[in-house]
Amino acid sequence: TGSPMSGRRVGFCLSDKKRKRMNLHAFHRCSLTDPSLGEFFLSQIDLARPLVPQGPFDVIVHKLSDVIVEAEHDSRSQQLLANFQSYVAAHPGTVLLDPLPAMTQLLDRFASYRIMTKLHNSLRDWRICSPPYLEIHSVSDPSSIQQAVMAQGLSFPIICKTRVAHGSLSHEMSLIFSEGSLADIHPPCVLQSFVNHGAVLHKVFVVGDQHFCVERPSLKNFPSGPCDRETIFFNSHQVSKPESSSDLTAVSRIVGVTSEAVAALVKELRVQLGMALFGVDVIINIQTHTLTVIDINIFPGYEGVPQFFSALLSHIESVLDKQTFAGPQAVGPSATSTALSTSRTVDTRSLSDAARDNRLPLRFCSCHPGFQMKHNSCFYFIVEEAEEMVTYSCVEVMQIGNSQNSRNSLHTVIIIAQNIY
Ligand SMILES: Nc1ncnc2c1ncn2[C@@H]1O[C@H](COP(=O)(O)OP(=O)(O)OP(=O)(O)O)[C@@H](O)[C@H]1O
Ligand SMILES: O=P(O)(O)O[C@H]1[C@H](O)[C@@H](O)[C@H](OP(=O)(O)O)[C@@H](OP(=O)(O)O)[C@H]1O
Repeated sequence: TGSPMSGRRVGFCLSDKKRKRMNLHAFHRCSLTDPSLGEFFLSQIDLARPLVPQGPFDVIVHKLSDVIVEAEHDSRSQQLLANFQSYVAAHPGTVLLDPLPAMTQLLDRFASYRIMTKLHNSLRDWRICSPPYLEIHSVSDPSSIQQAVMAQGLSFPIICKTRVAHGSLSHEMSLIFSEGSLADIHPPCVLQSFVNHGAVLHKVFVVGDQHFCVERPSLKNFPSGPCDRETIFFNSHQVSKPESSSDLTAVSRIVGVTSEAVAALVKELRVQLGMALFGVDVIINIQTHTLTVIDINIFPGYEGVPQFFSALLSHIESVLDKQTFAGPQAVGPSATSTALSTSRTVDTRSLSDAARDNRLPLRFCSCHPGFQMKHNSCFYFIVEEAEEMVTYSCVEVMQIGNSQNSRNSLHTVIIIAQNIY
């Protein structure tokens, strides 16, 4: 009998660059050698090929930032994204790490900075905040930008970042030291008060309910207030990668972060974002010692976190355990309960075959793609084989998938079980 803990099918849908950086081979080795974890089958998903034959998947781990950003203007990327979305909608039992809408919002700094600003209220007790900022939607006359900067309470120096938060151009930034230099910006962009923080960046890498903190170089302190210095143009990867060394990154004083505050921040963001794989960039204001959030990243590199692979695998395992117990959550709008006429007619033969072949692990229950599970139902499936017969305990069988499907798929039996305990 197959154990529900075994054989997780994990698909990775990543850009070539991300795949190489992640080193999926090492990941695979980790999945094989960590005895505390169940069995994982890892595969790479090729977005350019039909997805159904590449599946099924219990989980898809993805970073589709390139495709999502390119889909704004490129029809091939639109098609790839649409294919992926329809696969996901048709397979509600497949867990997506992370949900597309949740991660898409972080590709837009206008959206992510609004989220960061909300933290100020929700985490008031921890004195966590993000710097004042201003959205610049389009080219406007310098005096109206200057007025908006004043009205929003921004202080010089000001850091200017592109609106789009992904791709090589998104790391091109500038430091602006006076009102006159606001002419150097290229909308759409955000302007944000620069906060002196002793040139230390605290990267908080989140994997489900675990998080890891890593220190990185960062921009050095600058005198507060406007001055006649020329705008400094820089690439964020020159200043905040582990190996970064630049005139802009001299460490002056290291100020630590309290682990309780970081834990509270991570907990709050997990709820706000509805994501499991993300990074938060934090600096400590050297004057006020306030923990200040400056960036939230989708599925970051986890550089300096050797535990990343095992943390990811145990997160996947815990997500799937919860799902097996509670049943898949949301399904697409096309999935209507009318598709499930209440029926107690059971194709016992196909079910019995499936159970005997171990294609239906005991106590496994899943949902046929495209059907809707009853909200808040518990799903539980107990099969007892007596000779050729199969009996059910405490389950109301709504529909058994047709025999063609039941050949290869665990997702063919639909059982709505309620009040089973
Ligand atoms: N408000 C700020 N005050 C002080 N320094 C800042 C501020 N915002 C950004 N920085 C500095 O600029 C760097 C880049 O900023 P940010 O993290 O927003 O860029 P990014 O390109 O989105 O980064 P990532 O590579 O993590 O995606 C930070 O690591 C930090 O050194
Ligand atoms: O782990 P940190 O230091 O946060 O670095 C990440 C950057 O912050 C991201 O900007 C990278 O993604 P982009 O490809 O969007 O630049 C991201 O690239 P990746 O998706 O290839 O890992 C990382 O380099």
